[in-house]
Amino acid sequence: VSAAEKRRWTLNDFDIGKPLGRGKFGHVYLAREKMSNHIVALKVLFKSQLQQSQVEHQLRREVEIQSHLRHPNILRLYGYFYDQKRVYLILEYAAKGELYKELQKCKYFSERRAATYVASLARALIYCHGKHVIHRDIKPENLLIGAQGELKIADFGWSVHTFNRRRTMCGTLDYLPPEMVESVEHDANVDIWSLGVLCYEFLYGVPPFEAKEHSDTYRRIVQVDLKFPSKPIVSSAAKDLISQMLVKDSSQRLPLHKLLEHPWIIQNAEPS
Ligand SMILES: Nc1ncnc2c1ncn2[C@@H]1O[C@H](COP(=O)(O)OP(=O)(O)OP(=O)(O)O)[C@@H](O)[C@H]1O
Ligand SMILES: O=C(O)c1cc(-c2cccc(F)c2)nc2ccccc12
Ligand SMILES: [Mg+2]
Repeated sequence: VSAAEKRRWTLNDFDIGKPLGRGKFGHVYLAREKMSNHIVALKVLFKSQLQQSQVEHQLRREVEIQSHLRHPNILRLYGYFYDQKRVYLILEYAAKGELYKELQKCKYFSERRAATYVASLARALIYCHGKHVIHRDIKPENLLIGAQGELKIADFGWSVHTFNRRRTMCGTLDYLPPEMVESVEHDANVDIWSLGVLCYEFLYGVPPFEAKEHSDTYRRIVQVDLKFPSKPIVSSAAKDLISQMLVKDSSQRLPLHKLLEHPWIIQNAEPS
């Protein structure tokens, strides 16, 4: 573990800048570490709210996982510290903000942009699965954009905490694969399903199983009620890839390394 990870950080080590956003348990601020002048994102979480939501041990576990992951498309966690009332996470700063805002602005992405994002996410997930980490929360609001436009998986929801908070209490079901909707045991192939949902949303601007009511979304997911709109026009290669990822039987989904060899990815993704 590097020297930076071992040292005991305190709030005095940082100059705090503008707020970057509000999360469930507190704010995220731009900050500069005084000794190195290194720019970071400081995520401030209130202990009282963490306790109320019974997520503190899960946060510890997620911090443990996140701090050991090193990949260009996974947001770095450099360290953490806490005081009387708050827990502080020292995160890599993603200068171009949230992917979902970008998607809302553009409505949908070009095939080249979508394929480039999908390929980088597939490489990040191959890396995670190699370390027996399943993400389970791949969706636009958990993706940030780095200074060079590269995608960063930015969520600590690597474990149960997001499942409890995100799926049963609030938030979208759109990304849940059938085995999670039917809450049977699940494996790394859940991330292949979610990446397929994401690829669809990149190209069409809406997730494939969207419906007014949760019950309708549930039904569309478990029936894999996959339809491709006539507009915007999307290549058959892209539809072929999505159709090989959104497969009910998780063992039949296109493996991530095969995804990287798919013609649509080869023809459209920027070389990494
Ligand atoms: N590393 C970062 N770089 C730039 N902006 C960030 C960063 N982390 C968070 N933000 C901004 O702050 C907002 C809230 O952060 P975040 O989503 O992590 O909080 P949260 O929603 O409580 O956490 P979670 O997504 O795990 O539920 C984000 O939507 C984003 O706009
Ligand atoms: O007072 C504490 O010892 C404390 C520590 C941590 C913590 C410790 C390491 C990593 C991490 F992410 C969180 N989280 C908390 C959440 C609620 C209340 C207290 C705490
Ligand atoms: Mg968030």
